[in-house]
Amino acid sequence: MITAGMPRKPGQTRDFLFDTNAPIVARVACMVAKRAPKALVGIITNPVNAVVAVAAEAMKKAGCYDPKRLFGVTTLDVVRAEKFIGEHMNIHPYDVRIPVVGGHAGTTIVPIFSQCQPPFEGDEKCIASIVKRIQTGGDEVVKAKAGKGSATLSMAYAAARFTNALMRGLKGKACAPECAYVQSDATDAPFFSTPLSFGKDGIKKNHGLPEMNESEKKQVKVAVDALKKSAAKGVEYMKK
Ligand SMILES: NC(=O)C1=CN([C@@H]2O[C@H](COP(=O)(O)OP(=O)(O)OC[C@H]3O[C@@H](n4cnc5c(N)ncnc54)[C@H](O)[C@@H]3O)[C@@H](O)[C@H]2O)C=CC1
Ligand SMILES: O=C([O-])CC(=O)C(=O)O
Repeated sequence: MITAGMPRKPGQTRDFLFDTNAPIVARVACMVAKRAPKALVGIITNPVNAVVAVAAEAMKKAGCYDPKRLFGVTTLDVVRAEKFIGEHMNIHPYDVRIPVVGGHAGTTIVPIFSQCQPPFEGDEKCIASIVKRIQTGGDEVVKAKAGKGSATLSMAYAAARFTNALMRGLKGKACAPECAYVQSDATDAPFFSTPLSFGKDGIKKNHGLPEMNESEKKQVKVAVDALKKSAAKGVEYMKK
């Protein structure tokens, strides 16, 4: 799990961190390629949407890139979705399952409410306000910490949850699918988060895009356009 790099400050976007964090992720990815080329690599460092492409390019250069083993960690978006939906429906977050697809910044974060289990109870207006809260959950924490960093405890929980899912896969044990930002042909974006199952070699099955309603399809389109640009930025950086 790569967490090295700067967190953002109030008013900064995650993308603002690219110039500082892209070289850090590239360097760590090169070290992984040298010392543990078969590792399953999760990237927590922001901006996830772009630095996953940086890591992929660094590993390609080192001759050990395996798209089944590289993950941008987007679990915190799922954790937030479960928490806010749980609060709204007055049930425990553990009892909520919802796929959150796309990427890990603003409108690239697309919670698929139509596939929520148990089925979401609330109108369009209510869905829109919870979607907004999920998409801006990181900003909310950054603002509250007032210059002292971003989400840490909730991220630790999300990282542990995602790592446990990977490790169950390594042991050949079953686990509910988890979403992560991986190389994908689910959309036109080179990297995209969808539900995944894990096995001994990393991704065992990419479940692809869930069924979506028209509003969710529109949100995915917006995300895809932005994610194409983020991935291109990462690839471009590694050409320099
Ligand atoms: N994917 C996600 O959902 C989330 C991502 N993040 C991101 O995780 C990253 C880390 O955040 P925090 O742990 O809160 O920051 P932090 O400032 O507490 O810790 C960052 C660590 O990176 C290390 N570091 C800095 N430059 C380095 C370098 N060149 N080589 C190796 N290590 C280096 C520092 O020594 C420090 O230990 C940030 O980019 C943040 O935006 C944070 C929360 C959620
Ligand atoms: O918002 C940030 O800078 C940290 C992060 O990715 C999150 O909390 O989702």
